Amino acid sequence: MARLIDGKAFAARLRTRIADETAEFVTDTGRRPGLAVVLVGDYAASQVYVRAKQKACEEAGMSGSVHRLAPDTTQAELLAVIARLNADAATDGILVQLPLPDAIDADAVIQAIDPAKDVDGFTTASAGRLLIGLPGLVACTPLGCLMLLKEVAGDLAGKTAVVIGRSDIVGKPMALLLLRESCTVTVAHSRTQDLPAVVRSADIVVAAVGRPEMVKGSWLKPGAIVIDVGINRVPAAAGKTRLVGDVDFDEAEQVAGAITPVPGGVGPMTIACLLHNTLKAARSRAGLNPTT
Ligand SMILES: Nc1nc2c(c(=O)[nH]1)N[C@@H](CN(C=O)c1ccc(C(=O)N[C@@H](CCC(=O)O)C(=O)O)cc1)CN2
Ligand SMILES: [Mg+2]
Repeated sequence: MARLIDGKAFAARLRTRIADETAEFVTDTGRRPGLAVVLVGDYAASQVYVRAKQKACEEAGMSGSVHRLAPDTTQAELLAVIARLNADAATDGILVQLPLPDAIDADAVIQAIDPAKDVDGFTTASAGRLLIGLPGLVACTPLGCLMLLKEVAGDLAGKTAVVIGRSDIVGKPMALLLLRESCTVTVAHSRTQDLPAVVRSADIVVAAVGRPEMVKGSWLKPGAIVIDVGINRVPAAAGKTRLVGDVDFDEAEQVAGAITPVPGGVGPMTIACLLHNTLKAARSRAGLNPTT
């Protein structure tokens, strides 16, 4: 049976460490790191995630503000909010909760964020720095996946890794992070031929496709480390729903060497890494060494 990678427990330890480092930052600078979260509309899941981010900030000793905007907010109004936050000295990190309403050009909004405050790591400046190996703010979900992988496997150099999914916010940055660790990386996607055979070649599998329980146990190399980024709500008994990942957990745990559960795996790491990035941005803006 696979070892369970407890992302919730790892995230809790990381958040405790960040709280200690935040206290040092406050002593050094006389101010708290500040995160501004911009939320447009009333998408139920986003409300939950944004509340969790604000609570996490407060628990870490940071200041977390939420800017709630109506569903019919215009692009110009949203850009004006971003411009104000870019200019605000007390704001170290800015994030726009996704998804945005269809009428808004999400890319234009994200690119308006000052890269020094881009704690989601989604701007072209942040993505470009990752691409060419410069230090910078890295997208929270792939960063959290990498931290879990290093915790379980230590040095990743020379391992074969398959990332399933090529999104700008998870798949692509994940592949670049694994490449930076000297893994041999394959990015698989909807047009990949014989996906099971590709996955079976991998020591490390990161599934980020958004398709419930798509990756089967028979696709895995025995002993592989499996990181499941999927968060899919599916129908369950008695008219209820339950959360499942992109990996068929019951099958995979019989074959894998280690595996993240859903919930309690990658999800909690996303918020812990947001705090990590906010402190990093604050330290950098205060002229301190960004890493402690
Ligand atoms: N601007 C951003 N928007 C979105 C991001 C992001 O990183 N930046 N990621 C997701 C949502 N998200 C954070 O924003 C997020 C999703 C899930 C979790 C999490 O802890 N999930 C739990 C299960 C929660 C549940 O019961 O529903 C888990 O996996 O254990 C945290 C953050 C999209 N938007
Ligand atoms: Mg794109």
